[in-house]
Formats: sequence, structure tokens, C-alpha cells
Amino acid sequence: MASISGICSSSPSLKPQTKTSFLGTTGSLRKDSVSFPIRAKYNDGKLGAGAAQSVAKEISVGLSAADGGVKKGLEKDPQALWSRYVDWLYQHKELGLFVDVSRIGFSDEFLAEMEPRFQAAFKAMAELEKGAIANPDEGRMVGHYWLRNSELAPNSFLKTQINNTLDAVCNFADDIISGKIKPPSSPEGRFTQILSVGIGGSALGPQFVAEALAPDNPPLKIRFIDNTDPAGIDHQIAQLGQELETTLVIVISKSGGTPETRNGLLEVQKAFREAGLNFAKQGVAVTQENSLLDNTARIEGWLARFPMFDWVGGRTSEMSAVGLLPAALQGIDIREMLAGAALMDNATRSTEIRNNPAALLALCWYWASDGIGSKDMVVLPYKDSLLLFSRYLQQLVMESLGKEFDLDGNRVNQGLTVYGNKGSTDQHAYIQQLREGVHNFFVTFIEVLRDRPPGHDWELEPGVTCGDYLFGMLQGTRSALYANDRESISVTVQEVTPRTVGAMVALYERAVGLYASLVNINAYHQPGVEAGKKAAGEVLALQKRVLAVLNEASCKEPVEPLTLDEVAERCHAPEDIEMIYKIIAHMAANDRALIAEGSCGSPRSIKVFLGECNLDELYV
Ligand SMILES: O=P(O)(O)OC[C@H]1O[C@](O)(CO)[C@@H](O)[C@@H]1O
Repeated sequence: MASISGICSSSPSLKPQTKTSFLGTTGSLRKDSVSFPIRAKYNDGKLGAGAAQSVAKEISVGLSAADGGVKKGLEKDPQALWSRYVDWLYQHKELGLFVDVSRIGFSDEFLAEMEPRFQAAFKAMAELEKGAIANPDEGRMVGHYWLRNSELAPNSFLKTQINNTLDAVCNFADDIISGKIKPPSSPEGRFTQILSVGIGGSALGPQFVAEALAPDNPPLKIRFIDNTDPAGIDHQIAQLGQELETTLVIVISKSGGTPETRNGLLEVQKAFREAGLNFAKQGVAVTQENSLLDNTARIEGWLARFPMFDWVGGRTSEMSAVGLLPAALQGIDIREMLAGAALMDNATRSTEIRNNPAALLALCWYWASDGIGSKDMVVLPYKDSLLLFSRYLQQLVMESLGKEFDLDGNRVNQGLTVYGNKGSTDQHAYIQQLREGVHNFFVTFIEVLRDRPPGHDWELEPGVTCGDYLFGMLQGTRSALYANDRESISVTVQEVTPRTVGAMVALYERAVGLYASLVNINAYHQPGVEAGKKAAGEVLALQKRVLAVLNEASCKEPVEPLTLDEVAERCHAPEDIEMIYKIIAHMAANDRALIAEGSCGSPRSIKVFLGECNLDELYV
């Protein structure tokens, strides 16, 4: 592959589109939204890309329903495309990583319009790295970049914290793997399994890295509880079987109070009790100092505790103890992961868009989705071990960019939808629609050049290996999509190694940060998640009232089965009757409520009572 990294001549001029169109009334979210400065091809050159939001509000532009979302004007001439490929190819020599943006059709005019906005984004990023409060809502610094180069931390206290934590993780992992720290009920043995309990950013990074990098026979195998699904939890515990006694349970939660994680912990502790095992001697907490989880672990005397830092967000915590501890225990070289991320961090500090792979990604996202998330990003790694990359990116990108308000308080309903699994598998699932159906996406191909470790390859037909097929499928799909005006980015690495995985994590972290600046949003908070959590809490509070009402009626002689209306009335919540119905149906399905009359299929027919009267709960 050519080693040209963006200092080459300018790209051939592409045909800029000058059409201006309006979103109209489709999608109520857009109706009340302010518009963004949009790429040059849609704004007739009226609006500088660096214009202030107030100027941008003057027009609202985007893809109209009428054009079916089809982009016109993508370069198709093979020679011109080749030139564009060569001119724009980004290479990181030391990492063996390439970014090809040639199949995204941004024009020189668009690039010029975006340049000042990128310079502002680079400046904001530099401030963030110096310790500015980059998460204003929460009044927090954003320091995940310091994790791979503690020299950058804004003060010596943080630097020491980072270094000490890394040393502690390495030492603990060494002691567990070597058997210096043994499971209490198996003094001759070693820990053989990890059960990781956590959710969101406290699970997705470790899951992705385990799938990508764990050796075939790791020193400890890893399992995850990342939900409050009782059947899922039972399954994980059942799969461990006798090995529960040699299982290290790592409970990961930045806040230390996430309900799903707490429930997972309580379920696991119950399993330990039932197996006659001492959980504390096998439990490890990764959490913020003095969180509920931290205090529990300290008071109960758990085997170890590792800190999560206030200035590291869950979705950017893979290079903190959250990701490093499980990785190290699986025998993954975490210092290499950090080195790869640090190299990428250096590269993505470049203030020259062409020379900055994260800026290139952000540029393409903006172009492809009009800076308003009008198209989804389909992430397709052609490598089984990278299966979970898209799931990992889903949180990183969508929790960061999916915001109702911008930094100036305007309602913008921003975001960038991410989905995907892996190629070529997905070619036999939904690529049909991508090629020919609704044009609401762009693709990111992740290519891995090395098919197998050296010496293992063979030709399954003359001149062709299994990996050649995978390569052919990727290239064929990229070409076939482009021929039908479907744009794509390709990120290529030589191999899936700790170094390249660290680099890819760092690449996308930075791309998200830069893109957030371009669209003027706070990438580091997640206010929207709270609404769901609050509503869940309200449902559970209502369930307690329903239970109290049913209990009272069920303690009567004779038992008084109640209609839904009666339950709602006695709960003083007639407006919540639908939710009350759902609560009762759920309880009935789990043998916790009995349907005396009627059936759940016709809610108005139901009369319900509890199988048992609980006198202790009567006047609660
Ligand atoms: O690590 P915690 O505090 O348990 O949070 C888990 C996840 O929950 C979220 O806060 C969303 O609810 C994510 O941002 C986070 O990664």
C-alpha cells in the first residue's frame, strides 16, 4: 500500500451539489430544531462553515424526502478515484494503520468551509487535554487521554494516581495469574475464571477487548453479567458450575450505584452463599472512591479495590482499571494497548485535517450525515474477533453525540446512529438493503490485512486462501455499494493486536470529541439516560403500592379479588392503570399474583389477588 499520508496534492475536484432542500415536516424532531451550518454542497455558498450558530439559524437545510436521500455527484471515473484514494490515504507507519476516506464524496469547497471549525475543535481539544472543564454540566475535567500518557495530566497528584493504579493492576494480575493470590477454598489451586459484573461503559470495553484479544487459552477465562435479567445471570452462574470457587468476581461501576450492577452483585453473592463460599475473598471492586460499591467492598473486606476516576467517563474508560484489569487477567498485554492508544493520541493531535485520522473521520461523519445525523453509520469489521467493535462504538458515539441541546441551549436533537456486526456475515443478512434499499447510512469498513498467524495459511483452491475470500467480500461490497452511491470509509490495520486495538479505541474517542465540537455539543454527559432510570424507579415504586393494595385485599376473609380499576383507585393512581395492568401481568407470569377471573388478554376482565397474605406488610 502506498505510504502517502496526506501531504500530497489536493484532491481532484468533485462535483459539488448546489441543491438546497428542506427537511419539511417529516420528523417532528427536526421541526423545532435549529439548523446547523451545513456542508457547502447544500448551502449555495451562502453560509460559511465557521459561521456562528446564530447565522446558521437563518436557514434549515438537509436531505429532502423527495430526493430519496440519494447522493449525486460521487466520482466514478476510475483514474480520478485512484487519484483521490492516493491523495487522501492516511497512514500511521508505526501502527500500521490506514484510513481511506476516498469513498466519501466531500468536496474541496466543503473542506475549506470546515477548516476554521476544525481549528476551533482542535483548540477546544487542546484545552480539554490541559484540564479544562470540558464537561460543563457536570463540572468535570475529561482526562481519558492522560491514562495513556500520565505526563499530560494537569497535576502531579493525578499523574501519581494514574501510575499507581496501573502498577497496582499489573501487580494484582501477576499475583492472580501466578497463583500467589489463591482462591480461599482451593489453596492448592489458582483462579481460573473472571465474572465481570457491570453495564454500559463498565462492560462494553472489556467485552470488546476480550473478544478481540484474549488468547485461545487465557490464564483466566472471562464471563459477563451486564444486565438485570435473572435468567441471564442464572445462565452465567450455571456455566461456571464448580468453578465458582476459583472465580474472581470483578464488580465494575464508576458511580457504584447502578441498579443493574447492584442486582448482579446481589445475585452473585447469593450464589456464593448457597455454594458455601466466602464472596469477599473473591470479590474485586472497580469504582470511584467512597461510592456505595467502594464502601461496601471496604467494609466487607473484599480481595481488592481499584479506583475509577471522576474525570474518566464510563464510555471512555477502557484504558482505566475498568478495561485494563480484566484484560491483564486474561494475559493481554495492557502496556501495549496503552502504547497503541498513546501513539494514536499523538497522531490525532495534529491540527492538519489530512494528517489527523480522527479529524478525517469527523469530517466524513459530518459530510455523510449533514452534521445532523441524517445518515446512520454501519460499522463492518471483516474479522470475527472485532465483532463487538460496533457495539462498543454504539455507546461511545451515541451516548456522546445523541443530545437534545447544544452548548448554547438550543434544541438540536443531535446524534449519529451506529450499528453493525461483521463482514462477510452481514452480507447474508442486511447488505441487500444497504445496496439497493433505503439510502440512510454510510459504512465504515474495518479491514485486517493479516489473515492468520504466519505459517498457518493454505490454499483451499489454486492460488486462493480462505482469507482471500474475506478480502474479496470486503472489497467487492465496498465497490458495489459505491457504484450505487453508497459512501464508505475504510480503516485498515495489519493485525488485531493490543497495540492496534488500543489505537482504534483512541482513534474513535478523539473522532467523537472533535465531531462533538463541530456540532457544538457536550460529548461527555448523558442527561437523557436519567429519564429512563427515573421512570424505572417510578414503576418499581408503583409496584410496591400495587402489592400493598393487593396484599390488603388478599388478607381479607374471604379474599377479595380486585379489578384493575379497583387496584388503580386504591393506589390513588387511576392515570397509571395501564402500567398497573403491566405490573400485574408481569407478577402473574412469575406466580406472584393470581388471576381469579378473566385473562390478561382482555385486561378489563381481570380480577386479581395474591396467593399469600403477608400480615407483616399489611400497613406498609
Ligand atoms: O459505571 P456505572 O456508573 O455503573 O455506569 C454504567 C453506565 O451507565 C451510564 O451512566 C448510563 O446510564 C453510562 O454512561 C455508564 O457507562
